[in-house]
Amino acid sequence: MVAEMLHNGDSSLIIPKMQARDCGVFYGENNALRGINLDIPPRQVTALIGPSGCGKSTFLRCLNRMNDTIEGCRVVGSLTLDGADIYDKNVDVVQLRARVGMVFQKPNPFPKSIYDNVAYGPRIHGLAKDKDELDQIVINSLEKAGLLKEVKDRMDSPGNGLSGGQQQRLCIARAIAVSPEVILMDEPCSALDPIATAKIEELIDELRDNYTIIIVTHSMQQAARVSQYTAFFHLGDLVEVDDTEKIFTNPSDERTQGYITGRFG
Ligand SMILES: Nc1ncnc2c1ncn2[C@@H]1O[C@H](COP(=O)(O)OP(=O)(O)OP(=O)(O)O)[C@@H](O)[C@H]1O
Repeated sequence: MVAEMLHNGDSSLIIPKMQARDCGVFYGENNALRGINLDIPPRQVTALIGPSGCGKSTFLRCLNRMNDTIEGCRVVGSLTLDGADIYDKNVDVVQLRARVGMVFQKPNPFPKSIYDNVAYGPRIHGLAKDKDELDQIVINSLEKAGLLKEVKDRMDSPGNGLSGGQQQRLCIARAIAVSPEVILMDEPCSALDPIATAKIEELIDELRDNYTIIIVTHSMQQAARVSQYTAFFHLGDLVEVDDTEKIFTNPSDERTQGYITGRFG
């Protein structure tokens, strides 16, 4: 299947990295998301915003089939990566999650050394032919995650001995180590202080040169700072999606206006 084109801000056409078409999610009888149509532009940051319980995390988890792990959860409609259906029965979910990596709300390093945390994915996927190559992947990933300087002399120390912000950057390095194309971030800064948050935001801005990023955030300031594209969800519907600047200055829907001006949420 060939992906449909997406209009860029300057009216040129770009091919979306991921697309949702009439996507819905049920938890048992509860229809948590309905009729979602969303194009995710490549190598940009897309923010998912909206009041608590509107379905942001549910939608994010559809994008690498993390919902498969939730009993009673059913996804309907179509979701594609580079035009190919990610819910096709022939899709290898482990490979899909290598292409579409995830960073969670609470930093969750494995109870292993800093080195082994980052080397874990490349080992499982057989990405390095020898120790030198693995070392190189670990070093490059830590460098890209902006953590190398801080940890290069203690690669054998436990990952969970780092500060919260460092742990989150370690988790980003771990995600990067398997060369993903898309990185999903579910409120990656909610457990961090303002300084650690600023570092992660800077990092997100750098990462978009090479990766397509989709971030769920409760902070509208954060969405405005880090994203180029913003989708506003409300009560299981995707109300509006547009350039971030437009969403925050001149949204089309009054529900979006109400949310960004703090009238509800
Ligand atoms: N594992 C689950 N089992 C059953 N229902 C769930 C589950 N996860 C989410 N839901 C329901 O789906 C709806 C959307 O939840 P979701 O967590 O996706 O919203 P959200 O916008 O990310 O919320 P928040 O901002 O509070 O994290 C809610 O009604 C929630 O109760």
